[in-house]
Amino acid sequence: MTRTPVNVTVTGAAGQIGYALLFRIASGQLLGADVPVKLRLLEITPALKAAEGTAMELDDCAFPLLQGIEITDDPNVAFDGANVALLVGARPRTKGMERGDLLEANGGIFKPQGQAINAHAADDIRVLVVGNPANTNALIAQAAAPDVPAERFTAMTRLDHNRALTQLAKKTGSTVSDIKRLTIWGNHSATQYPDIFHATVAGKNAAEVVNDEKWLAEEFIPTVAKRGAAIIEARGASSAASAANAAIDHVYSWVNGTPEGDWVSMGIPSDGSYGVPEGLISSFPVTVKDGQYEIVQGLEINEFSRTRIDASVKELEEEREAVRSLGLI
Ligand SMILES: NC(=O)c1ccc[n+]([C@@H]2O[C@H](COP(=O)([O-])OP(=O)(O)OC[C@H]3O[C@@H](n4cnc5c(N)ncnc54)[C@H](O)[C@@H]3O)[C@@H](O)[C@H]2O)c1
Ligand SMILES: O=C(O)C[C@H](O)C(=O)O
Repeated sequence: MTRTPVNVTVTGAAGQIGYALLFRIASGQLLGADVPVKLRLLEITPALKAAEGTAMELDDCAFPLLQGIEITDDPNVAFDGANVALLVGARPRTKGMERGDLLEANGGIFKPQGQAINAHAADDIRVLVVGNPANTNALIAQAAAPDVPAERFTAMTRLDHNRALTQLAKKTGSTVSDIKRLTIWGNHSATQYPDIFHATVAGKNAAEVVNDEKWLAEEFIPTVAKRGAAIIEARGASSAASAANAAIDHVYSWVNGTPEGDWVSMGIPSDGSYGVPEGLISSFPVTVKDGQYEIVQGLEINEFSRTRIDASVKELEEEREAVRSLGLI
């Protein structure tokens, strides 16, 4: 193996998502089966010992692609030379909370991490924010990293995308691989809008196959949008393995591209497309080629979709105002 290893930084490495994520990164599922990686694990000081335990287990897997593990509580060390940064470390919500309730608690984590990325990361750094509220935390990190191109800061809505795929497959008696071009718009929150109007099921328009607007409005959308809360209710803890899986999917697509004829959902800085104010980190349908993502253009947005996209974007604007008034951006 002669390739230079890719430096992957994971924050919150000792947490539940971290535990589900690190082994998959080290086995080659994040970047590719032939890409060696070096892991940097960032944790708060009291959790360093637990992170060391995870690192011992990673060693014990003897992953051929894993070329080193460094554990630290210093963001300046963690992001030094980082090519990929997965910002997972943050407090999860518990029963009865909305993700936005975490803004103040978690917002403070992402400003110093953005500053450390700005000062130390590699020129090709790509950042995925998983910690909630993911879109606005990504905005905070991005604002603190003015020397990094803004489009390198993204937020995870791939879990919502995957959730929507399965719900639609169940409803239509198809498999997830039959479904293409599904979109999550807006915020990774209860206002998000999973859109099937441009999706296809085995080549046929999904909305026509479903032909049931009541199901769409009263079952599909709320099930996908409130799935995080349903997992918390059932498991007593927020989603972990499925969140880690979505983080793997997000970065893999970003680095390796999307298949011809399909797209994925990513929370990315808006360029004003589809009436989403420029700069907000909002979920869009994107295709990826040669490591660059592009928003899918020219989709017709009907009234049903417009109202829902606007509601989610309004919430993102309110979150941006809230972090502005907290001095975080
Ligand atoms: N975007 C999504 O789809 C999605 C899905 C699931 C969970 N989440 C979010 O991901 C976050 C992590 O969830 P989890 O279940 O792994 O939580 P967890 O509590 O199990 O782990 C979080 C870890 O982050 C660490 N941490 C806290 N502050 C830190 C800092 N400043 N630097 C580095 N590490 C720090 C903690 O010590 C802990 O080990 C939560 O905010 C959760 O809501 C997002
Ligand atoms: O819902 C949560 O708080 C966790 C996560 O964002 C999820 O969607 O499962």
